[in-house]
Amino acid sequence: MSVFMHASEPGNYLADVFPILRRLPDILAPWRKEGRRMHEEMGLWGKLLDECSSDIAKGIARTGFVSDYLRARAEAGLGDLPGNGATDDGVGWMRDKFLAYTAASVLEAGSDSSSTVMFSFILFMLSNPDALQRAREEMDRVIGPDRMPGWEDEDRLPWLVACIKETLRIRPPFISGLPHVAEEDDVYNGYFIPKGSMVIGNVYGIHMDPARYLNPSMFDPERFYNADSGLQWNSGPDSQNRANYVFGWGRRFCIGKHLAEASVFIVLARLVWGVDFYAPADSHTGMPILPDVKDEASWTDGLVSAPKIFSVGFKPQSEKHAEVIRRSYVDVQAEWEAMGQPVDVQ
Ligand code: HEM
Repeated sequence: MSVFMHASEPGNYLADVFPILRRLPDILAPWRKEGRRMHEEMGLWGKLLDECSSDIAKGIARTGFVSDYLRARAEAGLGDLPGNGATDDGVGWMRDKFLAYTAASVLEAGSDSSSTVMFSFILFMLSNPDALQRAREEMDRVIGPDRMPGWEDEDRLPWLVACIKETLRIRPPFISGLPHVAEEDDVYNGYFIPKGSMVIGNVYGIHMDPARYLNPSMFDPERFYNADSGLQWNSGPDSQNRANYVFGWGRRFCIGKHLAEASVFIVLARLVWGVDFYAPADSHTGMPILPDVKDEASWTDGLVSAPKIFSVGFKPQSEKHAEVIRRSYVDVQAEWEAMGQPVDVQ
């Protein structure tokens, strides 16, 4: 994953900017070596596919995209289908490698991106204790200690939602957007873009536009706080009117956007509800030890930019909260079991 993230960061190689360099032999083209290593790393996905196949062969019940697909393919008489690409029988069954990469692309596109938002949220909230305090008060008032928040509570937690939106705005996970290629000559704002050019939308630049966001470098959830209106995450395909641009725009807009927003919301709502997270205090000054969010050195390089590792303490909000968390952990084991996953408790 780390090689993939490095290899796919726009502008990492001179050959991104000067296409003529792509003709250099292997020895002078380190990016090609890294590209190959990336595919070796992707071998992991082939292994996971093999595990699914062998579980099916042993009669172990598994559900999920890959297992369901393999079963359907076998029913069509194509149990064994090595190689890449798709069949040309009019159906277009994915061969093994294509299937493994398709499943992997969903997992890879959705995992680091979503977890980065969670890490960034914790860092920004700890760096802005008033915003965190307000989110906790809202949570206590709206939900209380006897149950966890659910998706249906979203409209009633406008401050939390505003804090998440502000985290997405101030530190988009794909900070420079994803590279695209112009399929034909184009002109934009008087600039000629020849066919084949790499085009990168500067997400961070858009989010730092003072005409769109007042005092853009300030973490200010207030800009998204509107307790009275129906809460829209506002990141849909209307490219002119959105809270943020973290999911891209146009034809290649993130297909996981709804899942991403829902999972980021539920994880962070439950975190704020049940967990008192805090920065450790400096033994001399008593001040919290936190990386400076405005210092680029506090963030990782790569396609996805996350906070570098920082220390955080976690404890339950109360014994009552802890009990609800324990119960829910036990309940979820049944779902894991149904998915064919190992369980921790009986
Ligand atoms: C906070 C989390 C996420 C962020 C910030 C994010 C962001 C993005 C961005 C910027 C793009 C490229 C858009 C473009 O090319 O203009 C993208 C594409 C994509 N995303 Fe996400 N994403 C997230 C979560 C997810 C999840 C959870 C999934 C799947 C379960 C997912 C699946 C994909 C896929 C498959 C593409 C490629 C779409 C295409 O090229 O047509 N993403 N995402």
